Amino acid sequence: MASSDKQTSPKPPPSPSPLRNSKFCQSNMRILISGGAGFIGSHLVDKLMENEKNEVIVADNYFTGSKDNLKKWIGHPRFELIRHDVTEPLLIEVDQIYHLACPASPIFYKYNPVKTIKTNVIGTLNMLGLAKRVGARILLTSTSEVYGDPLIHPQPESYWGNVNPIGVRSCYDEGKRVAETLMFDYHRQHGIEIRIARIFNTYGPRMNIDDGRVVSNFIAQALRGEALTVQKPGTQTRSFCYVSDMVDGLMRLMEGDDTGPINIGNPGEFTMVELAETVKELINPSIEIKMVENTPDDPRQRKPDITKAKEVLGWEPKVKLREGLPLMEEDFRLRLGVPKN
Ligand SMILES: NC(=O)c1ccc[n+]([C@@H]2O[C@H](COP(=O)([O-])OP(=O)(O)OC[C@H]3O[C@@H](n4cnc5c(N)ncnc54)[C@H](O)[C@@H]3O)[C@@H](O)[C@H]2O)c1
Ligand SMILES: O=c1ccn([C@@H]2O[C@H](COP(=O)(O)OP(=O)(O)O[C@H]3OC[C@@H](O)[C@H](O)[C@H]3O)[C@@H](O)[C@H]2O)c(=O)[nH]1
Repeated sequence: MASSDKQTSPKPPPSPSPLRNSKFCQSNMRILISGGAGFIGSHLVDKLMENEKNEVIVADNYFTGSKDNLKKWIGHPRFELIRHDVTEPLLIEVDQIYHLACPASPIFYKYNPVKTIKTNVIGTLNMLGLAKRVGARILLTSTSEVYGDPLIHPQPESYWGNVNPIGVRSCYDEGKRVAETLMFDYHRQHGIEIRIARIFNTYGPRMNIDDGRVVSNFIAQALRGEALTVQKPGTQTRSFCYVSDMVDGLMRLMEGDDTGPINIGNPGEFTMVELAETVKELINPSIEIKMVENTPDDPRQRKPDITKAKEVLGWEPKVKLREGLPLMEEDFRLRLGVPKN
């Protein structure tokens, strides 16, 4: 049962902590973003800070994120940055929590799998505990990886997935599945207001240059004059969402009435060979494409069914892959010091 329609809350939400009202100046909403120093989180900070009624607090341990992503906000009176690991409790007073903290690139989440699963399980428990204490609404950034190597295509939210529970990716995909379970248990048992986004592959400026994910790898390789590394067989597909569309979807979900889970992603589907050819054509036509070994349990196909996001959030992505790649190229050129000829 995936839809909120059937998930009625047996308890009213807890009453807000009185300390929540001690806001800065005219602000009326204090928002925590765990993992806000990362790629998606820092774009979300930019968007939320545009509203003068928001105070934003970021809690991040900088494992894959960086203060650099937030440098324009450091020192701003409506902004606070805390070095904090979500596997430890956090005692602050907030109205909303966007819970993003978790490494997202397979290379990084597999680097210390025990820490990844602790981040997903203990980290989400701590964020839910905070939401419960102060009566905050909480949004979890879950993932298309909860569908595993999907046997249904495209993937609707009602699909329960095909996940290897003992594989090398399970610290992340099973971790996120438990995080979703915890969200719904806190909702049913304690009346917490929850929102769950199932994010599909997202790309854009500010991704770590050596992040290891496919779009950042290909753009960095094309700019450095290195061959594009397509992992075999190259026919596996992904659907890539530009980061501004993603942030818009997350904020609509937070502000709306539906608990989710809701898929947020761009249904444009590409094989990895097609992606490499597009990057080659747009950025460096003289570059080679080479086939390299893949990693275990790599999903063979992935494409979101976004019917629910359209109906419930009035959301659909606007930026096509061919429009988003040049925007990311510009950012990577600046950071790598490779000017356009
Ligand atoms: N980008 C995508 O394609 C994608 C797809 C599906 C889901 N998501 C989810 O969206 C969220 C953000 O992804 P992203 O692409 O911005 O990744 P990212 O790695 O750039 O950002 C994650 C942030 O979380 C922080 N973090 C990690 N572990 C932490 C911990 N224990 N305590 C505190 N902070 C911690 C990192 O330092 C980083 O700033 C993640 O939850 C990820 O699972 C992303
Ligand atoms: O250099 C590369 C890197 C990756 N790939 C391929 O590109 C595809 C996508 O790989 P990525 O590492 O970018 O990301 P994945 O789709 O495997 O996982 C992502 O899924 C959704 C999110 O939760 C996470 O951001 C991430 O786990 C895979 O098929 C992979 O084999 C390449 O062909 N070449």
